[in-house]
Amino acid sequence: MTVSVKICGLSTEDTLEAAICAGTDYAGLVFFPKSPRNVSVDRAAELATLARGRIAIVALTVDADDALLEAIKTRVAPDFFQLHGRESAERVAEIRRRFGTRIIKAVKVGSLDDIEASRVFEPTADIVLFDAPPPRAPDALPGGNGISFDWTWLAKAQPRPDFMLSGGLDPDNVRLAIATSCARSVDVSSGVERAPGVKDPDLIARFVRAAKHLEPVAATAAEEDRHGPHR
Ligand SMILES: O=C(O)c1ccccc1NCC(=O)[C@H](O)[C@H](O)COP(=O)(O)O
Repeated sequence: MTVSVKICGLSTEDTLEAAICAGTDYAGLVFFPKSPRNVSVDRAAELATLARGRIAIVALTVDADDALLEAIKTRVAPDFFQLHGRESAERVAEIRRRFGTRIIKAVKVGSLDDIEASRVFEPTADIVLFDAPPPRAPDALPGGNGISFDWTWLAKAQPRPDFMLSGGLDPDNVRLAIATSCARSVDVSSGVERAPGVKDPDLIARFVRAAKHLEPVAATAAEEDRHGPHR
């Protein structure tokens, strides 16, 4: 089984290209002004031009109103909206109906009960993404905090199997996270950054290889003569 990978909070051409070349399946663009990963609609439209048809484009919003969703839909034309706020099941259904865009609904998991409660999103969300709750600090971001939750809860609760696992993943722990939770899709943000909001192409490549169980490619001497060193 191949695991799908989403890299969230991409904001430059270079790191988007690195994610695509590494074999990433979903590129997350964050529309949340307080985030170091925030992109404007204009910037996102530029990045989407590079990404379209090569990687699924995910527009992440937090309790967005219809005006923002409309602007993103028109200018960016994402493949998915990721709803990362307190959107109800009714609001998820309304957004899906009104905009005709597939939905990733983020659910914050502080206990096994939160996974049980997330079943309310299964009829309308195309993917339910399980993330850790943010820290209690007043200025904490709703996501991208590098915090994980107990992955065994997912194996116990057995949500719909196409869920996406998120929260505190990195190249070193993602294999264990997949093995423990039975996730078929994983999402990462700060675990592939060298500073808040600054994605690292090497960490992106390492994360994708680890999640998809791909080994680093060792070029033969003859190949290196012909094409130059691979790394
Ligand atoms: O990443 C952000 O800055 C962000 C801001 C506001 C809402 C959500 C945000 N990120 C959500 C994501 O999908 C992250 O990838 C997810 O929370 C995991 O982050 P991390 O633990 O840093 O890998």
